[in-house]
Amino acid sequence: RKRSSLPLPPGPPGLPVVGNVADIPTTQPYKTYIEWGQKYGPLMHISALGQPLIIVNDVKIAIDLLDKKSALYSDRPTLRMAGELTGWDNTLVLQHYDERLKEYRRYIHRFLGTRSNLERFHPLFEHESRLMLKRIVESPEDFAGLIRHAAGAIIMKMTYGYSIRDDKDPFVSLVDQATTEFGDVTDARKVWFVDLIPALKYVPEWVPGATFQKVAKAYGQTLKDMADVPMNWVKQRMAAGEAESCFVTDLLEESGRTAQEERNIKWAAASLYSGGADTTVATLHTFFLCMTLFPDAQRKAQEEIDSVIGPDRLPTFADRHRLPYVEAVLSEVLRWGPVGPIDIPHLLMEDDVYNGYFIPKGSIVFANIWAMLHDANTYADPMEFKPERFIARPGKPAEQDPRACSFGFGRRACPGMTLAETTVWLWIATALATLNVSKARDADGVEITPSGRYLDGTIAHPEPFKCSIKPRSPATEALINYD
Ligand code: HEM
Repeated sequence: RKRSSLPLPPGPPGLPVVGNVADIPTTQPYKTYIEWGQKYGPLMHISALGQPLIIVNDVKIAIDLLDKKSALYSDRPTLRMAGELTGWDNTLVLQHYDERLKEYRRYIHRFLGTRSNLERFHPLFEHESRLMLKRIVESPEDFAGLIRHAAGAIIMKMTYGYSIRDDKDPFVSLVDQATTEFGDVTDARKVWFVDLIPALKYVPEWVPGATFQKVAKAYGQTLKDMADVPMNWVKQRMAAGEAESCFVTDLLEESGRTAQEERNIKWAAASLYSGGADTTVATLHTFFLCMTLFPDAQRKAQEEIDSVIGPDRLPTFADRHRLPYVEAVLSEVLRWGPVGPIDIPHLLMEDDVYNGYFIPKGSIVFANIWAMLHDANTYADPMEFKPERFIARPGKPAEQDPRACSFGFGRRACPGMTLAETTVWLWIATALATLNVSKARDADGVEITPSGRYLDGTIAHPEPFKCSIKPRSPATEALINYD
């Protein structure tokens, strides 16, 4: 505070030394931050053991800070346990704002930054999407697992040219294990003392009580394998002249193959699966949830597909511009159930001043994306699922595109946005064309209404729910049911 005479942004008062540690919610923090915002305004400050935390509930402020001043706001906090000790700071998402980060992001942008970059993968997306629908029709109760399989198949093929096995794929098991372990070391309900007292990282593993070192070592090995095993597989295939063109081969072929470049390519590749699989899966879970809860939207989208495309074929990317309601369903899914409800925290690299408030260097900034996408001043009836809000009508402009915040901000904004948008659009369009999603019934024939609640975690999935998924007709079943 000595650094400025200006006040910090307002926020709930904390206790001496520990600050607001006891106030920080461990479940659905975005809702508590909205309650605080009603009292203190859209830009708030709290602290945890002297660490300043800034919470932003308003999209304009988030853009002013994280986007327009992204040269200041693009670092990530250091996570001792998950980042430094376990090694996740090698992946893009926890990488500090440095040359390596820029290199990773350049690689990814070149490979999948634009819709035209992705055209060569359209046949892959169409194949995997149809296969997923066919399998969902065969085992509707397992739809969540089948979505995950499809997302994994696409990312592994694009990144490594690798076709995953239907059952217990070794690469996918490795990534799933690493991701679960990442969830464990970043679980907001757990405290790793090394995160509070950084000097503990020097305590050796054999010291009684230093079990965190053993955990970090074991988890670090899984993570290392997750990056090394598929990378080595591609290199062997390249050496044998059998590799398929993919993210890794493209980059290895054009790089000078220095050890440093290979390392960066390896971790950028590992970042694609860890950043891309669960997020697209969560988005599709939300889609199925919304189709169960809001049948009108499903019916309108199906009417549009029937009139524009008819019953004889599946929608393809060439149809996208002719299906505005389906496009609006995608936007509404992104708005209604945001995958990253409080974004991934950014770290401020220099002192800053905003609207007369002092924001100290080292502040960790949380953009409350959930609040921004459920703000009644921006979205009419924000808790309702209404795709038509995104279709302009005479006298009523479309409401704000959720992409203003749903993929994050500035120099840390999601580098997989175009891929996510493309694959999720196709899944949604083909699912709407071929399936009817509705409420499941219990043993007495009574409809089961999903709670609509979300699980906690950096990536928000709906609570597991039951729904009924059936082909719309024998004709639509035939469209997906061929080998
Ligand atoms: C609908 C799906 C997705 C959503 C809603 C989403 C959203 C986000 C958000 C909110 C962030 C944080 C941005 C920030 O810090 O401000 C992020 C980061 C990231 N996303 Fe996505 N994402 C999705 C899909 C994907 C896909 C398909 C990939 C890759 C293939 C991907 C890779 C990443 C990576 C690597 C980061 C870290 C970027 C960095 O730290 O610089 N995401 N995403």
